Amino acid sequence: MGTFPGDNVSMTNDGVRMAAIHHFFTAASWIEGAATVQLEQVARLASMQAVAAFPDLHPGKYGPVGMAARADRLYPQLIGNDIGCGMALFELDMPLRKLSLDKAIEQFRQLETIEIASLEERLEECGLPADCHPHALGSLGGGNHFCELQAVHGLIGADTHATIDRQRLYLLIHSGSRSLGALIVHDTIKHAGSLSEGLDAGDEAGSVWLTAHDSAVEWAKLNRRIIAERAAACLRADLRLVVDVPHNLVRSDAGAFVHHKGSAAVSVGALAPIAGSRATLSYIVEALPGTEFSLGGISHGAGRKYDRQAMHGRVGLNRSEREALTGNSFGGRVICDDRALLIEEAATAYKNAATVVDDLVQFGLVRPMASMKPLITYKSAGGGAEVKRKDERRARERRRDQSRERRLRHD
Ligand SMILES: Nc1nc2c(ncn2[C@@H]2O[C@H](COP(=O)(O)O)[C@@H](O)[C@H]2O)c(=O)[nH]1
Ligand SMILES: [Mn+2]
Repeated sequence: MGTFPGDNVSMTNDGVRMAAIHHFFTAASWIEGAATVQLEQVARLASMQAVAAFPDLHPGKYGPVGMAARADRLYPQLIGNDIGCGMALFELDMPLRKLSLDKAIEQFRQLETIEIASLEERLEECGLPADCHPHALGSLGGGNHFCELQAVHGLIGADTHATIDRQRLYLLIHSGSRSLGALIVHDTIKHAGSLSEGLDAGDEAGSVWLTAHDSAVEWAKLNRRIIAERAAACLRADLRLVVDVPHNLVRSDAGAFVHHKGSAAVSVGALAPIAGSRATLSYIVEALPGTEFSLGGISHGAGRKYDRQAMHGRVGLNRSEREALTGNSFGGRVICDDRALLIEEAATAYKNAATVVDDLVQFGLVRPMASMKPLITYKSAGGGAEVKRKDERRARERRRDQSRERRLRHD
């Protein structure tokens, strides 16, 4: 995975070692200047070997989103809090012709109240401890996480019908490791102090983060599965996993680490969803051999055009505009009780996934297989009071345990 031909490291005029940045987008993709600046900062990090930037590139909190970066050292801040965030696509055994949109919307509203049986067993089946954050499993989280009921808009590849059935309904789930990922980052910063030089995977802080990271990636995958099971239960349907692709994680690569920050981690021949928005189609693509030169990364979405703050004052200014935000361009609907979230996550906040896919095709990274349209998008304000209360209780317990340990050491 992920080798570039040629020289990948150079010296800048000011004598700083800088990894080569490989762009996998054309002038058709609009890229914000701040994202390019952040990309250069990543390329200058110690031991950075190569950076790949994709057409959905946009500025993020600790670095750009829509890139992959290969280094000898680990940079937890590049992955961020939502370790293991990804997109999972499921096929329902329910035909599109049987869908009553109004009835399904009412059923979908119950999503996060559906009981989940044997959480401890589910965790153990995934190789995780039974007490690994069970209380947050099956929760979507806020921001741009969503659970979307989709229909096939078009089959693009001549052989797609073998994988995607245009008569069926699909679920696209975008979620991650919830407060588990945030706790891992919190603990890492507490123990390691500064992350600016990265962590050595052979040192304690590096290996502890990596082990916790691997668990969070597994946990996030199980979380997406359980969200999908809850949605399928709402619709009284069964489901089949088509593909689950994480986009916030580190992958080992011949002694180095590829950091995927908002770039789908694929292997040649694998399928991957590329999410659009509620105004543009989402796509299912197949990763091509070109991904061997993109650090095994491709885009996972359209990418933001406007940040959350900038959306206030841009949309939802009057009642009819606010009502429009609960619908989509395809006659579908949005379930979201948080007015601010509807504004921040309006479709116009995003670029067009079709342009993203076109660019990836031009660079030989993907082959489009199908386009998908949104029917119902379920969004939540983030966590739910129950998960928050349990997190706070756990944090209090951890603090109490830590101070008890400190007292024992002093005695
Ligand atoms: N199909 C939909 N896609 C959506 C929606 N809202 C956002 N998005 C896409 O998801 C990615 C997620 O990006 P991330 O950086 O937070 O992982 C984003 O780029 C959009 O393209 C939606 O309601 N439906
Ligand atoms: Mn994500």
